[in-house]
Amino acid sequence: MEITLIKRIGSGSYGVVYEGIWITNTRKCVKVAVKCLEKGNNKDSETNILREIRNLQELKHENIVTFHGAYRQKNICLIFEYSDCGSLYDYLQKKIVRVSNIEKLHWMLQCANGMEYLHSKKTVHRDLKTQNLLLFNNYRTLKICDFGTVKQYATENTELIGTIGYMAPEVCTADGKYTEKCDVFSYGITFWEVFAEKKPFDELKKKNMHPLAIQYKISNGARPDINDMHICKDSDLIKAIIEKCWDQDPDNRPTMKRIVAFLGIDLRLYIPLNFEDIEITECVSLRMVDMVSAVMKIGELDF
Ligand SMILES: Nc1ncnc2c1ncn2[C@@H]1O[C@H](COP(=O)(O)OP(=O)(O)OP(=O)(O)O)[C@@H](O)[C@H]1O
Repeated sequence: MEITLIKRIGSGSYGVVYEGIWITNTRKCVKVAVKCLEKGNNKDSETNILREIRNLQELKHENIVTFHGAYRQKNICLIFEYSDCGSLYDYLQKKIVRVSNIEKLHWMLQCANGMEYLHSKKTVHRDLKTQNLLLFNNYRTLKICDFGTVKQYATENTELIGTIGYMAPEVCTADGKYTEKCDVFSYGITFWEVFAEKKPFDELKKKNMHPLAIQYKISNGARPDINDMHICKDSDLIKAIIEKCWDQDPDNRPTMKRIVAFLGIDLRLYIPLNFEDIEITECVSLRMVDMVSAVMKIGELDF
């Protein structure tokens, strides 16, 4: 594989990500992201990256970042399609473009779509957060990345894995048994973050509270303030769904399939609109969203 690394983009817990150029067998130049395991990283990291490769080979979906392959050159390197808009986390930090609520809802639908696919493959992500959601196509397309934590959930899950603030209470309890519903919890927190444009539990972090103390509070029911979300006042149903997603009891959380059905039906109402019209029509659309959803709720979609 002919790859030239151009510049460093950033780093994660077990490696560095570079922007690179991949010259394909047909001599085409493709911009890629190359994730390399750092020298001096331990055996666990190598196990994780090998696990990520195995997981990625199985996963092909429009809302999951495309994996082109891997090579070893001193270190193991993974090649992915390149996201020129960065992550959802980067967007929320810099906000260099204006994104309407409708476009944000579309992001959350795409995220749920990718997660539903993952769950249909009987796998659980375990580290869903804004850093692991990449944006493409002028901020319109969202794809899930970072599959080092992905695992089949046919077996009993007990590993303590994830990110403080996004981790479901059951992941950190004594027996630590959890299912794919831990991703639904993280999805709820991520949804809130996108609309509140704040980092979850940031006020506690700013008070220098220990991360484990923050997680302890979450395990005892602490949640972000739902009213921090900048969403049309009438969109109580959207808020109700988020609250269901981060319910203490995993069984009360909706499946990703239900979330896709809910948001998908709503979004069909306003996707045909021009994006230029959205600023004016957004509130009206969201009210329509609630009406339609309320009707659906009475019927098949019972959250
Ligand atoms: N395909 C990609 N295209 C462009 N940037 C990427 C791509 N994949 C990752 N990045 C960026 O590289 C940086 C590091 O990503 P990485 O997935 O290694 O770590 P992380 O998710 O930030 O942290 P951790 O793995 O510890 O949870 C992030 O800024 C991320 O947005």
